[in-house]
Amino acid sequence: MQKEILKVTDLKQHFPIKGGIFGRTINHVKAVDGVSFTVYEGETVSIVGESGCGKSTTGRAILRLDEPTSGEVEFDGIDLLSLNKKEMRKKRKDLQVIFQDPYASLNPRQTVGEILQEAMSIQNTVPKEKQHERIVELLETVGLGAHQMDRYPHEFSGGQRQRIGIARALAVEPQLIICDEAVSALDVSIQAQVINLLKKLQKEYKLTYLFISHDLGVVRHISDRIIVMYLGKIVEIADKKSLFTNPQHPYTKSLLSAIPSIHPEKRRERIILTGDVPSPIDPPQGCRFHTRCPFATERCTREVPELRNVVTDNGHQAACHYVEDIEAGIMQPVR
Ligand SMILES: Nc1ncnc2c1ncn2[C@@H]1O[C@H](COP(=O)(O)OP(=O)(O)OP(=O)(O)O)[C@@H](O)[C@H]1O
Repeated sequence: MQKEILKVTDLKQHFPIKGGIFGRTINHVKAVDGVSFTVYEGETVSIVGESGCGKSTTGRAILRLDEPTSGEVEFDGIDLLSLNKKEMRKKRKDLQVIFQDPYASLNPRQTVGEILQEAMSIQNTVPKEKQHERIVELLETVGLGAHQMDRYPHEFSGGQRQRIGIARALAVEPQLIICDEAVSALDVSIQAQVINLLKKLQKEYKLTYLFISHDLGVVRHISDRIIVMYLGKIVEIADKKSLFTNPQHPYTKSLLSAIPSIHPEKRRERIILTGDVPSPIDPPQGCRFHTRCPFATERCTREVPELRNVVTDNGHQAACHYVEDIEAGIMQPVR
């Protein structure tokens, strides 16, 4: 039985929109609107979806970088949202984050050695006399050398800087790392190297990753399971193989049909999305995807589809009223 390390229940993040001369709250951006999922120890779960669907907001809410509006976040049996500021700061040792642009989060006036030392000192993970040794070890672990300890962030390439970000996260010996578009800014070949490094570290340190990315190619390489988000809600969850070979939600099908298949004989029917993503300020009633879904019926405009088990009993879930009918070819795309 796998151990649950992170359990997110009905998480909501509604950002207020202020307006008028009194600066009152006139509306909300429903960036994340009732998201529930579980991450097991040692696995990599990815969150994918188009820009603005709420991926990063979900990650930030889990870490309480933005205080969530409501919901529950249980990490290793502890309710994170009930912790006070001091307790949460302590807990951050176990939950680290790596952002897309490590340069923005690395102090340009600190050497790499100082950056790593600071991380260890804040969280008190390594006694002072052992820190130098640990810095050398960390740099080697992430594929940099001890000789680079006295250099500054600007002296490194993008890929190397991301390695420094990874070393800093590792310095506090976390259990879970949230990788928010961590390889998105890198060239494809460098992306592959950093992904391989993350995989190697996962084995070595028994790490769990929550990997946030808009890039299905990247997600395919790293994930065990995948969560697909659309306009603040989860539309599908499945293990990687099931999702890529047997997507069930029309939105997932459309995302996947846009990427070239390595097996042309298995090429999927192309599902073209119509229109733009609606605003999360005033999302569509019923199924949020109905305004762009080629299968939508009148029912979809009024009934919110629950995330439910589909296909078999392997944990594959989708939130669409018509999964079975679409699969059976009873329903055809109408646009
Ligand atoms: N602090 C904030 N205040 C108001 N709205 C916000 C805030 N942060 C995010 N949003 C809005 O919430 C929605 C979700 O944003 P989020 O950054 O989570 O999306 P995303 O899926 O990570 O996309 P991207 O990869 O483009 O960042 C967007 O409409 C965004 O404009």
